[in-house]
Amino acid sequence: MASLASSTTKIYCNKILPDMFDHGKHESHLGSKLKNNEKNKKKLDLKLVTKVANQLPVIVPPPDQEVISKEKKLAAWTSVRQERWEGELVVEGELPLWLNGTYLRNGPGQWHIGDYNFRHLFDGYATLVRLHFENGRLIMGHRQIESDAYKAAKISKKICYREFSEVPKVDNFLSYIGDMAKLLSGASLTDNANTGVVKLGDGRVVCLTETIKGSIVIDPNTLDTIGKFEYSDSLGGLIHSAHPVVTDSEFITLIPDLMNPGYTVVRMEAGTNERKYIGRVSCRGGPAPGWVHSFPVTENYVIVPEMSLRYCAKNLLKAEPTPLYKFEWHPDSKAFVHVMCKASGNIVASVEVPLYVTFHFINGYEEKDEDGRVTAVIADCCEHSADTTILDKLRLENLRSFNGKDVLPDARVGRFRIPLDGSPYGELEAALDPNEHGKGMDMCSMNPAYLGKKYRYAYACGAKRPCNFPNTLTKIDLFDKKAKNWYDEGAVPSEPFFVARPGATEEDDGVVISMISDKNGEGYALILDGSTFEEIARAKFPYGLPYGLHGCWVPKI
Ligand SMILES: CC(=O)/C=C/C=C(C)/C=C/C1=C(C)CCCC1(C)C
Ligand SMILES: CC(/C=C/C=O)=C\C=C\C=O
Ligand SMILES: [Fe+2]
Repeated sequence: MASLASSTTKIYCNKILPDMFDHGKHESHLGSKLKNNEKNKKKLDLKLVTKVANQLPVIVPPPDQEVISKEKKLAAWTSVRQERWEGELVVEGELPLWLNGTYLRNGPGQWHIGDYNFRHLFDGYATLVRLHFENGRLIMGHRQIESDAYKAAKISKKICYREFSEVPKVDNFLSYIGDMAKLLSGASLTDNANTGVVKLGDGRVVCLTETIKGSIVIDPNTLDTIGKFEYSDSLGGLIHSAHPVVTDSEFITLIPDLMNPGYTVVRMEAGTNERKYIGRVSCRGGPAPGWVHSFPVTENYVIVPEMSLRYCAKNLLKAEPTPLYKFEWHPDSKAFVHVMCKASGNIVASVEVPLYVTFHFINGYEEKDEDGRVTAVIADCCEHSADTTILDKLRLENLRSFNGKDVLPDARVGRFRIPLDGSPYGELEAALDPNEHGKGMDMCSMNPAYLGKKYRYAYACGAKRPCNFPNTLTKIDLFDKKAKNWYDEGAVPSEPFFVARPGATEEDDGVVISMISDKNGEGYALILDGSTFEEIARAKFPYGLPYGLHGCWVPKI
């Protein structure tokens, strides 16, 4: 409790905003209001002094609530208002008393430098949000990750590293040549760790993106950036899966090989920084490996997806983005799924499957016959109907310009069945009727106790159409093939994250946490019952936060 009190009694909302947080010219009139920090500060100081008996700060009023409600603009696609904030929230409803710990959520939360606006959702500088639950109370904090890319941009007021779609401007041919060299060595790649955050088995908390250098250790209590997570091995690589599979004992990831198309599968034991080689998969098609943002595992196998949406060396070198950014769609190269034995590194299946487009795998498990022999592996993913346009739908201009038209491509829970009997083909079908969740499907979670095992429930964002982005929270029952949906008109919810009740025996006994960007520029934390999927509590933020991607749970010990 002592450390909680000391970290929360300091209220950061009065911090003077750096120049790059000048929202005034390009996003709204909020920026000029925010510059009146001194005025706000006085207003706030008066209201912030009261402390409750146990030294937690009482609710911090929104810095300038009048402005937010006048603005009425969805905060999801707008840069975070200030670098950091922390305070206790008023909880409506009741938080379960067993829910003690911290939910951390990472995502790209700042999409401009001065007047220059970034292009794509994935370009933004990382914003970490923290929801600390303790004895029925809730403390929220957010803070920017101090990556080299973010710090350099702040100082030089320009993009200095290659982001997902943004590239630093080069002014002459010589610097272009230098830039190419820096690209090949990885020096110009971003370390903007804006995709996710994981708790390693040894307790370290690491923020991640697709570049290996963008692995950054943070303090889950203060959200301080501690430093780079240095991999101590000599496996090299410049990029990896943004989503490793992390358990208390290990961290497994895939390293795509762009030179000799394939993937290296590696495992890092908890408590170490050393990735060890498990095995290698050579690609079956195309000029380059398929994009691998995530992958599933089963109890005994690592499943390596090879999408026909492939990395593209030519596009990597381009300064201007292509419709598919650093990737290219090669339907003729076909799509595959490979299955590698975790223990031996041997490939036990490598099958052609129907074309697919996915960012996120949900889970995988093994199917057995009556003698207990594994006959097939099942892998579920959020599948975008083999339609690559989803990538461009995530361009900020598109996200910010919803006009009532239904433009979100259909998506489903894609279920792969990969036979282990040597057959050359695997199946891919919808695990349930996609109409159950409005044919929208992404940003999934499940009970981590069922990782790699047969499971029944998945939580994700679905759609209530018309929409341009997933706008519901959905609980998928994969046994009954039904979904239960939560929806609030005009609101954009972030990934529903399942936290199991300690000691639970039912798979869905727990809560689901999401952060909602509300239509009026506001935002709140939402806690749903994992079983009934009914709201049990919500807590309003002082102001709406940008959309965030993935999170993790750090239990109180
Ligand atoms: C936020 C998210 O989900 C994905 C972020 C992806 C990033 C930052 C990818 C970056 C890349 C480069 C900077 C060059 C190499 C290719 C690629 C991995 C796409
Ligand atoms: C937010 C998203 C897709 C939504 C589409 O329906 C994908 C995020 C990918 C990175 O984590
Ligand atoms: Fe992701």
